Amino acid sequence: MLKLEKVTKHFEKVHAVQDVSFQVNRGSVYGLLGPNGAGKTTTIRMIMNIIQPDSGTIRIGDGTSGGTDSRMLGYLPEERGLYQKRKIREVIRFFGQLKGLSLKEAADHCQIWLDRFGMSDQADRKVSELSKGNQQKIQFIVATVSFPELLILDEPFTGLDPVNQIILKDIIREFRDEGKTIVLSTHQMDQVEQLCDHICLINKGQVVLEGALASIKEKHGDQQIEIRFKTRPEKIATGLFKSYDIQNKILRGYLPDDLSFKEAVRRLTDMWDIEGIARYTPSLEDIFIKLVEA
Ligand SMILES: Nc1ncnc2c1ncn2[C@@H]1O[C@H](COP(=O)(O)OP(=O)(O)OP(=O)(O)O)[C@@H](O)[C@H]1O
Repeated sequence: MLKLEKVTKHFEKVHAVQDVSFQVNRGSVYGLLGPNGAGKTTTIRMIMNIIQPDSGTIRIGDGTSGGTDSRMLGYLPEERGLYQKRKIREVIRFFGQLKGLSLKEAADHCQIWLDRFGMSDQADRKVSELSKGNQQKIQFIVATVSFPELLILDEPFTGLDPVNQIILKDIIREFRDEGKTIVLSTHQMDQVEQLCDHICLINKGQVVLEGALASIKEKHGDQQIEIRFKTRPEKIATGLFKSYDIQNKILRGYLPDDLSFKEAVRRLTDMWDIEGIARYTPSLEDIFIKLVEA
């Protein structure tokens, strides 16, 4: 559904995006991740054809982003902007028509979305009268008013309470199940773990990790170990771990690359009274921090 090949963008001396390539399959939720200033928004703006790459290609569906039917694309930008003085219903319909919907289609879609978020009774209120979270919901509705095939969401959970975060997650999953494609950019790793099947981690403008989330976690779990001690040891032998963190009686650490899990278990059980040893599956946040700090 979306394919970037060696996409590069400079702003004067800043190498915002360098040789970024990835592919997003139809009917999936793809996480575009990275620390502040990594190049995510620049990448998204190029996908949306708001700015042009210096080099490389971006292909959406069967064409390139420049020639894509605007109904097909939905974008929730990082910086929000709605007409504060206008009524909610008017704003949604207006953006629907901008996307090429007829007035009737825009009105129908507006109603469907307001119902979905339980906001029909607020349709005639001005945007400025809404709370931050409710404005965020309207912004999401504006992005999805045309029921786009490719939906790009930049930090969509900001400002939403836990109940509305669940509603939004359900909507994202529904979109995916209908065969639509979602690119999700967020710093909330728990949301990524719950929603995304593939991810791309960008750091300093370059892709540092890309692929299926499950296999990434498996691969990065290889040298990780979790040990539950019966009694917390006074001292931990150096050389057994590359790094570790111990809290109460539980140690989580990285084994050196040349020490197998089996050999580590043998040495550890010789040394200490141990209740249990397991491979530790890292969270996406662990992997993110490890790669970004490297
Ligand atoms: N219009 C611009 N002019 C100059 N530099 C820019 C411009 N837009 C982005 N940059 C620079 O490009 C780099 C990437 O910025 P970008 O906004 O893409 O990062 P990001 O990953 O979206 O960050 P964040 O998570 O903080 O939103 C940064 O160094 C930023 O300062």
